[in-house]
Amino acid sequence: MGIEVIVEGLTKSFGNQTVWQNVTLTLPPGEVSVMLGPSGTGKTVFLKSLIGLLKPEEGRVMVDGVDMVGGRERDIYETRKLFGLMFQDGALFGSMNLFDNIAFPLREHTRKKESEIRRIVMERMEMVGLLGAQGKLPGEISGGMRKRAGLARALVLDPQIILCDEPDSGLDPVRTSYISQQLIDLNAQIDATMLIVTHNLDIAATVPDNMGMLFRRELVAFGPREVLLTSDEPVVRQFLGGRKEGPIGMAEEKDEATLAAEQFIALDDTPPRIVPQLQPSPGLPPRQAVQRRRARVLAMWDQLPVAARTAIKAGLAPVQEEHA
Ligand SMILES: Nc1ncnc2c1ncn2[C@@H]1O[C@H](COP(=O)(O)OP(=O)(O)OP(=O)(O)O)[C@@H](O)[C@H]1O
Repeated sequence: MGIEVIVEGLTKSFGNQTVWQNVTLTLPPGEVSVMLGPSGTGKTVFLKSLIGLLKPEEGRVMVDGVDMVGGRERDIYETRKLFGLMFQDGALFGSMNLFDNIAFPLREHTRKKESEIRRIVMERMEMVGLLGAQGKLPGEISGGMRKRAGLARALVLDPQIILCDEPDSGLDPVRTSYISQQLIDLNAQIDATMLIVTHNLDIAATVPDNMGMLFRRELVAFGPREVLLTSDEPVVRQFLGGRKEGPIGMAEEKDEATLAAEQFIALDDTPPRIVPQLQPSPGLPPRQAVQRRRARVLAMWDQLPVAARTAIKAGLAPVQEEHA
């Protein structure tokens, strides 16, 4: 099972620019979480802070008993091996074929024999549907295949936590659906804790167990997907509705005058439609996180907003029986 990641009071600045402050959340073990937010709100900075590549000025990130912010560098280095990272562009080496790219972390961080490396690489390539493409150079394959190669590479060291930075960037809607399914299938197969950073609304609607959103240097919310999907927080509604009207503007924040002018525009009040979460592909085991999440959500039932409870009841029949 994946490891939980506990973030407490995290604040990160560059010079006098605060990226976000006092971010507190827990990524539940083995569950899939998504972090949303307009461009430039610091989602990538957040991912890098979780693995200790950037150092927030305040707060802690606890992973397996190690503080990735203030812990000893040696402990941070060792703990980083629990993570698998999938970067936006796949971050592949252009001169290496896919096999060597995917084998790279194994050759770099382990003393495994070539035969063992081959076995692991081929297994991970099969997992992401890339068997047969091992001899190709990154420049010879599509963007979607590059993403999947990046995902396969993130998997070779058997990570317990997987961080994906915009898995959809540069992909068309069909390929984005494939990668969404791939992420759910992966979670069913290895039960790792996953955090996906994206602004893609389809991924947000169909993939995660939990959702969070960064805006104006704050974590607006983080919790079970139904809480954000039914939220009446204007910034969340605007973002999830993909609307122009609301607090988010071209430069992330709108000026007071524009916001005041918009007071007179009638906002669409229809509550967002909650689509079912993706299920693992046929033949794969059920996601183990589902039962754990159910117990966790039941434990917080009394603190959940009514709209979120209604949405959860509609999606989880057993909860409905217990709370009818
Ligand atoms: N190493 C750095 N030095 C200085 N400023 C940085 C550094 N890295 C990021 N920033 C700034 O931090 C802010 C957040 O950047 P980040 O890339 O995390 O945003 P993001 O939410 O991931 O955006 P996008 O969705 O467009 O990828 C930006 O203003 C960026 O310029």
